[in-house]
Amino acid sequence: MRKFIVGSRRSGLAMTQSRQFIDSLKSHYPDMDIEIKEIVTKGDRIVDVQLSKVGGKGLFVKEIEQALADKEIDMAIHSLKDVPSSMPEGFTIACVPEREDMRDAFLSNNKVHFKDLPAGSVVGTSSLRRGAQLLAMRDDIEVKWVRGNIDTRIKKMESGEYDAIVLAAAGLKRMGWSDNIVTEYFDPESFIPAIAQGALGIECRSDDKELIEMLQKVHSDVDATCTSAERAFLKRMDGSCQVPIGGYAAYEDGELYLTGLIMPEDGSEQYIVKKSHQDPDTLGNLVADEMERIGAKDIIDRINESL
Ligand SMILES: NCc1[nH]cc(CCC(=O)O)c1CC(=O)O
Repeated sequence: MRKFIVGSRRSGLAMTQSRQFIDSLKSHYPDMDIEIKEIVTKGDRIVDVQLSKVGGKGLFVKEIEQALADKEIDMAIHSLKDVPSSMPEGFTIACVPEREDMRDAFLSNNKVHFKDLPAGSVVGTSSLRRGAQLLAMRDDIEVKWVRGNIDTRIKKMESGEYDAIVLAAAGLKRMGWSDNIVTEYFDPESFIPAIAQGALGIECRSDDKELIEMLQKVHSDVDATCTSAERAFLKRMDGSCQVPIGGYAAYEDGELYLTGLIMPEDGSEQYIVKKSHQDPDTLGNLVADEMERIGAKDIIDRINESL
């Protein structure tokens, strides 16, 4: 049998995700010959500036696609929220495994809840979406940018540089850190997560039929459908990490719903649209249509023009 190489970023989270995914794949294919190769991406090298400023879609994925094309690796395990909404020719997200917790987690020194933070408290985040939603709830706090891997961010909070930080629950849970360090989880219906937060996307070459077939064993239809609705919305809004945009799809009583979010960076306005449709692509477009109708798309166009 052929040997498979998994490309992974070097961060603790990326390596953990890759190992956990390989374990789940091996539970179906015990004899599978598979190993990890580390790839250093541009997003990993730039650690000293606000990421949304250097930005560009897919800061983390370009080098990985080069390695796939060169057949240095056969698949890459991505956090699906870091994967641009359109795939370049020749590559495909062949599988979306079962999604981890999609919520945002609030961590604070002394476990003070968000609503109880004293005025002037400093909350760290690297996401415009999180920053805008925090400011919409509390205009008396300060949002400050924080970068680095999740353990670095937690240390910066503990050292007192920040009173609190917001991180994806999924990353914490995958690292096995959640229970003791999280103060509270934000409800995804009111604090809208990033598009595809908590989901992985397994990328491979579109012509690698053997691997694509094997990956079906660890694919979740439900989570693939939900994240495609979210990504269809993102694609239409042509949002990147430079724009405060969120989206969260889930089944309620057997019906597929998508809640979309668009905000200006300062949190002064909040556009939330929730719709239902059985087809994820149509659903993403319905939410996008409504966002255009109510003028929310103008916020994105304005931000994109200023970049
Ligand atoms: N943007 C960085 C990133 N990409 C994926 C995760 C966490 C795992 C996930 O959301 O799937 C994180 C860290 C964070 O946002 O706290």
